[in-house]
Amino acid sequence: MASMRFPFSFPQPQPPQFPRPFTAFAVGAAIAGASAAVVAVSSSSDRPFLRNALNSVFSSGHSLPLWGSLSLADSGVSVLESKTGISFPSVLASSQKLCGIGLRKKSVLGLKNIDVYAFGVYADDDDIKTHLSDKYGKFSASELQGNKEFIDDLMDNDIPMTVRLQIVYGRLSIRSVRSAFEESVGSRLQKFGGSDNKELLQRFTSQFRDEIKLPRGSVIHLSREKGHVLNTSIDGQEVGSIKSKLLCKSILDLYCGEEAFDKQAKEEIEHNVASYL
Ligand SMILES: CCCCCCCCCCCC(=O)O
Repeated sequence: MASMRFPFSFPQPQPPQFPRPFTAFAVGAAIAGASAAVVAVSSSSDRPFLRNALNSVFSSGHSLPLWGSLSLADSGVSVLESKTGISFPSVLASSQKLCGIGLRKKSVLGLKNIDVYAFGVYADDDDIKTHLSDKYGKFSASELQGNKEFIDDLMDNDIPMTVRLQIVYGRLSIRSVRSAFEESVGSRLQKFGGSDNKELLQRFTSQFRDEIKLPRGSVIHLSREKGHVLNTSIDGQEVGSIKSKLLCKSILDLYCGEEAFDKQAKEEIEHNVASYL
């Protein structure tokens, strides 16, 4: 099974030194043995990413393996988004693996930037191989970094993927969620499909019905299933399912595309997906 790799170098005088790239989740798993572990990953603007995670591991006094990568199969490991404290399972029940995490900020009234939700993007390494190996298998992850065609193929192909959003902002109204989706998904539908997509956008946003509450901690899954079907669930309850290649691509573009909400998360996703090939 392929391993999860993060494209970061580590601070110099930290003993012990690890070869780059290292497997964030394997660190957690190695410490925890069979039990659950949490790996902190910073996604603040200066982003030392795994530095925090590894620092806390080093200071815990555990001795760590020096091999470069491990399988995620021995899971039970979560990754902590350190700015918000939100944790993401490294593997979903669907067996999709975490490829990257990020933070969605939004300015309110053009003034204050608030942290609205943290997100994680998941995909299955076998699906990635099946769809992208022929074309990209001969390239290394760093060669594929920033390759627009590669990301376009990831977004266009019938590859099951999940975006997990976990709400940070405690006063979110369902109306503001609908209107944020109208703006962000609406602009992508227009970008990829032209102007005649109002009905599709309305079908999608109307899944977020008035009676739904989204307190801090609520989890929304936007999952592209086989056949370009977008399933939406909130706290484990399915709220809708729409078959549309254009809609699936538009959702993924928010997190992996050219104008992704969180550029660092996009790079992380790109690198980890490429390392599955
Ligand atoms: C007060 C800010 C309200 C913002 C609500 C955003 C909630 C989810 C929207 C998801 C899509 C997006 O991030 O644009």
